[in-house]
Amino acid sequence: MRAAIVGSTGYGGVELIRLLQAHPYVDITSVISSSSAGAPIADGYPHLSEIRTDALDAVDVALMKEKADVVFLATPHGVAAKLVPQLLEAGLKVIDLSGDFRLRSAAEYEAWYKHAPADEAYLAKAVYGLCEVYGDRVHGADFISNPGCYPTATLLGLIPAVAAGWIDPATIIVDAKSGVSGAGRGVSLGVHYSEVNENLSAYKVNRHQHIPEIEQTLSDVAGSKIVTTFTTHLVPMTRGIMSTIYASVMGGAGARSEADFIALYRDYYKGRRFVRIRPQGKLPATKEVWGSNYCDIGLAVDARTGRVTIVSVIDNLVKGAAGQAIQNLNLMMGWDETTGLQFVPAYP
Ligand SMILES: NC(=O)C1=CN([C@@H]2O[C@H](COP(=O)(O)OP(=O)(O)OC[C@H]3O[C@@H](n4cnc5c(N)ncnc54)[C@H](OP(=O)(O)O)[C@@H]3O)[C@@H](O)[C@H]2O)C=CC1
Ligand SMILES: CC(=O)N[C@@H](CCC(=O)OP(=O)(O)O)C(=O)O
Repeated sequence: MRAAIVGSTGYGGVELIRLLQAHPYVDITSVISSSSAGAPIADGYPHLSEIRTDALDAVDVALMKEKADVVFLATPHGVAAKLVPQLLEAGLKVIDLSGDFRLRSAAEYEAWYKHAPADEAYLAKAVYGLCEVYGDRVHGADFISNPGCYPTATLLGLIPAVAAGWIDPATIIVDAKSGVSGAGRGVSLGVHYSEVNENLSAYKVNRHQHIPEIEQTLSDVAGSKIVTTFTTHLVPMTRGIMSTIYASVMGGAGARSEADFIALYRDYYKGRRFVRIRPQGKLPATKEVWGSNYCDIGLAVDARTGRVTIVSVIDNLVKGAAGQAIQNLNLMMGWDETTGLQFVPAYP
């Protein structure tokens, strides 16, 4: 299958290149840039020297139609909203890594993202590609909206307990942390080395664009409206997301033990190769999934407070972006979902 990558000069795009290079059924036939067409991609990314010798193509739908079967969009919010209708009309399959098609409501998108929303007819065509939960819908689809990085870690950590009714949804609090590559390659004061190094800061409190995405999916799973407190923090590391989640156990801690929760999660994710549930007494760390498509989850129940603590970790650029996008392609095409993604996390 031939793949084109729009936004190939960004962190999400260049991670797609790294992973797709090793995919047995995919050839990258076009790497695309809106600002540097004609330049060799290795100019901006010397680690690709002698691996990708091709020059960047311009953003041109007719050219994509000629050169590719599937287009990955790793572009800033607002770009896919305009491009996707043209790509779908051209008969291309599309996987969008941005937030443009994740929310079903155009008004909610506008309120949280501060961009003009996509046409509602196309919003309705998007399949939300949280693979372990909606894999059946992805199978055979032509257009996938890849979940956000924080929502991937947070939703995979919460959904089994919410679906089973084991936690009180009104008490959910999510304390999330990300490495700096989550902000993309663009330079700004907030990601400047001396602002981030030896520092830990909360940001976008009560206004993060991933709040409605998390609430939309949790509400679908619960069958009733759920709102959450979700706070993001910037951590001085390159890759990795940790969502630490707190919620009250229905009926109190005596109602469900830690072993019960672990068994529930293992059962929910049975047969899913990219979610690993830690044994009792063990919690995952971001380094344990670094560079891989795994989401690792650990659970602890506090008998004193009656609350469960859920720790969920991913690599933001892999399971949080390019890896899950490829997992979605595998599911769309009916290939084994692990195709091209079977690598071990880089450690240490
Ligand atoms: N970084 C992460 O961990 C994650 C990112 N995402 C999402 O993936 C998308 C890409 O993020 P990321 O790679 O980090 O961002 P970057 O800023 O690193 O890269 C975005 C790229 O988009 C290209 N671009 C900018 N404007 C346009 C345009 N008008 N048309 C076409 N291409 C354009 C730019 O390249 P050029 O100028 O060469 O065209 C740029 O390199 C975003 O929507 C982000 O929210 C999702 C999950 C995780
Ligand atoms: C560290 C950092 O700034 N992270 C970004 C993650 C956004 C992202 O990756 O984009 P999506 O909305 O497409 O998931 C943020 O918090 O906005």
